[in-house]
Amino acid sequence: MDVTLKNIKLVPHPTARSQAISTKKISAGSVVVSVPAFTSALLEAEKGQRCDTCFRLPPDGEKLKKCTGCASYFYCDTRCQKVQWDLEHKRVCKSYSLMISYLHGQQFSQHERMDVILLSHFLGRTLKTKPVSSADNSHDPFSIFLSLLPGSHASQRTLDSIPKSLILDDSLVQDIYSRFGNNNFTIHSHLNSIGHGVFPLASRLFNHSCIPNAAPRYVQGPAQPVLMEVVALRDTDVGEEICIPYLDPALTQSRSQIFQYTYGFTCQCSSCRDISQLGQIPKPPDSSETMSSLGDELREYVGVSDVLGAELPTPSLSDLPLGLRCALHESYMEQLSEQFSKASHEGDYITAFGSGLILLALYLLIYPTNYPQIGLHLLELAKTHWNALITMETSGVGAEIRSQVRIFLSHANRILRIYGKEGDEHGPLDELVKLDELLSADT
Ligand SMILES: C[S@@+](CC[C@H](N)C(=O)[O-])C[C@H]1O[C@@H](n2cnc3c(N)ncnc32)[C@H](O)[C@@H]1O
Repeated sequence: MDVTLKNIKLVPHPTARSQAISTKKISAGSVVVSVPAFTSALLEAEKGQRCDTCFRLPPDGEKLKKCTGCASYFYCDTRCQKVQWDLEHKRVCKSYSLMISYLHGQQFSQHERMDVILLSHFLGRTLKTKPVSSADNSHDPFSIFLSLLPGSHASQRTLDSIPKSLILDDSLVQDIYSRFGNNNFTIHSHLNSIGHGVFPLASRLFNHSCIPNAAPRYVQGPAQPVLMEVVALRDTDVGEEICIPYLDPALTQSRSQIFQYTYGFTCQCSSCRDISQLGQIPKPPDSSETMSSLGDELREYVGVSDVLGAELPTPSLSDLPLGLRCALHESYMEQLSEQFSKASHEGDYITAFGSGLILLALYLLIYPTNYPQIGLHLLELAKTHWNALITMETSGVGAEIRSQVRIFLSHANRILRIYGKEGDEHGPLDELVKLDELLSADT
């Protein structure tokens, strides 16, 4: 592949065909590569709320313009509409409603419907433009896509759901579909999923790690498809492989099966090795008393006290004591997240402080350094402590809580600035600034 790359190059990999290694020192927060979406589709829940081309929300008080042909695609303005029309929609528009009724009639799951819609966009995009070359040496994104390692083939049910007008060649559709499942990225805004997209160059370059040193973020701009920027999460040395997460590393129990089933590989990262050496992950206890002592012990193991130090701890997974292994059960993170979110919204601050700090300990145990989810959670902790400060009777402990807000905010600020701005306006970086201003005005 002879695409010009600034700071990485592809070299052979023993099991994954190739790997992207850095040719220069890359500092945390640098963009390793930017890749525009070749094709994309909004999640059903976002359809009609965002522009189908650029994925932006309309400005307050403004409405999106509806496609008069199918009445199912929405745009910021005629520029966005023209981009999508020329790229794919003129070939998808007429058959869209029929395809959607068919998908519902045949009881396709939401996930299957998403796949078929994205595939219809892909076919609309490529119907008239056959790949320039099927050799692995082209800049053309369609050729790069077809050079990707194939996964599973399309089922007849999927093939039957695609409008015939979009199929020129059955075997080409199979070739495309077989590279779909393992090269389908979830597009997010402020880390919330809003759509799916295909980014052939990013797929070709980056292997997966559960402790990645880079992560994709998605940038929206007027009249252009979403852009993926792969951002370095930490400083990397020359020769280090740059990896991204294909899945949320918090899927501690299910991820190895998903890698096998969807991507056809066994992850050899140190996190997967440590988890498999720990053996069977037991279920967390039911009783609230034992749950609470589990949380205390986890915080102690990780080193999360009420007042965080200047550096965040980097706990070892391999030394995790037997009694704490159940903290890796996926249901434990789910439970803590629910508890924290409910308590902080309802103003039950004591519960929120407790579960929020345990959740932070769990994040630090599972996620790699500077992972954006850690930054986002630290921001939530700062907001929760701030809300407690202004709504509760905090005489005597006000100064302590204020200093906790500052510390959470400074860690959140460092991590979220490395990840940078993603997606919609008014994101976490704006919230950081706002809270910092409130804090300065209050002291
Ligand atoms: C999106 S491609 C990544 C680019 C791939 N290295 C190539 O040469 O095309 C995804 C495929 O790469 C391989 N792969 C990715 N990460 C891997 C890993 N950590 N270990 C082994 N194979 C991996 C798997 O075959 C997977 O289905």
